Amino acid sequence: MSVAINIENVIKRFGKDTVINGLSLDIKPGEFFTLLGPSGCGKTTLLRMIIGFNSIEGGQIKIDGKVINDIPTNKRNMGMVFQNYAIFPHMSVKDNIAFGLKNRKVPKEEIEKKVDEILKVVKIDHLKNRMPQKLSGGQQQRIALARAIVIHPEVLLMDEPLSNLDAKLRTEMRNAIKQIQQQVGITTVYVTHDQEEALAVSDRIAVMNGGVIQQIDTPKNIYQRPANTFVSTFIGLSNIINGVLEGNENGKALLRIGNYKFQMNNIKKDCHPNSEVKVSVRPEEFIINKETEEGIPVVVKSSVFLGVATHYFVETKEGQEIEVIENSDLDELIPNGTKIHLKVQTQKVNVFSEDGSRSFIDREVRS
Ligand SMILES: Nc1ncnc2c1ncn2[C@@H]1O[C@H](COP(=O)(O)OP(=O)(O)OP(=O)(O)O)[C@@H](O)[C@H]1O
Repeated sequence: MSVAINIENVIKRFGKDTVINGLSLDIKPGEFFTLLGPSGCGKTTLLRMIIGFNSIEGGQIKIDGKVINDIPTNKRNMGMVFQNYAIFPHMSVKDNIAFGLKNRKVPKEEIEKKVDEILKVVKIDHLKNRMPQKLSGGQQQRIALARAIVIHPEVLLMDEPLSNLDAKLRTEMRNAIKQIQQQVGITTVYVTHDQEEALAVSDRIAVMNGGVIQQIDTPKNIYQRPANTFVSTFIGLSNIINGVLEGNENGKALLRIGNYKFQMNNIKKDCHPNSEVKVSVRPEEFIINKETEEGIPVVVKSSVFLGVATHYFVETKEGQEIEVIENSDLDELIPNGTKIHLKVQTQKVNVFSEDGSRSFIDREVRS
């Protein structure tokens, strides 16, 4: 049975510094939940509070409704995988994995059986008797993962487990981790600063900044409907452009960027006409208009052809640089210095308050 984790108003202080000040989130049983944010935002600190390496200065952490604040780490029934693997170099693969079971005084035959089972799950059964130093980073991380899950923990915690691997192995291992987690069904909390990794593995993601949660949502919603300009620029690339909301009747709003006006039908009703707004447009959400003057007038400054798509770096009259990605076609590249107009895919763009702190998109309305 998988467990739920409830984090209620937790506070973490290091001396006089308050790093987390009243953070709450609920993780569902069996969920693959990721804490994502820039370096220093408090992800590891929160993870260490869950496992008990860090004390908790306020609030509560509950596992299936039971407060665990004062339960020591070794009684929490959690497994953890670290960035540096933390496997024992002097023990064989098999002995590394058996370590936790021996400590728990599991009978020898049962240990054999469990180790063999888990070696198959993480697909390193052929390496059973090898010493870890001779193995690749990916294989060592599979040992660490096997060691964490062989004890059947209620919760699996992973702190940047793929950071030490090269790019190709990272992609391979993140797919393996996702598959294994689904197979085993353990409630998992995963820490990363890599947004692509978070999108690839998670059921839900909490985006953090400065110890504060910015948004908790599915990868698709985080990417397509960010809660504020921090999330929209941290996850993927977004161009943030000044605009004005000219009118708003029941969510059907007229937006204006310079002289370019367009209609949206999913704007929150309480967003008042004549508000200054920030319009967030991802590079692939522009439509390049070479034929008419409709759109934001820009000049092409440079371009990069990357096979599947071409990236254009353009500049507005006000001097703002905008990145535009267009699927490559057979036409010639647009030469530098060309004046073009950019229209936007209105159903995909996001609109935020002028300070960027909240979204004006009404997610109840499907555009
Ligand atoms: N033991 C400690 N003593 C004092 N300050 C600490 C301690 N551990 C973490 N901090 C501070 O808490 C803040 C959050 O650190 P934390 O390691 O949780 O960030 P992070 O989001 O995991 O970053 P990274 O991705 O770089 O590991 C930082 O300002 C850090 O300096």
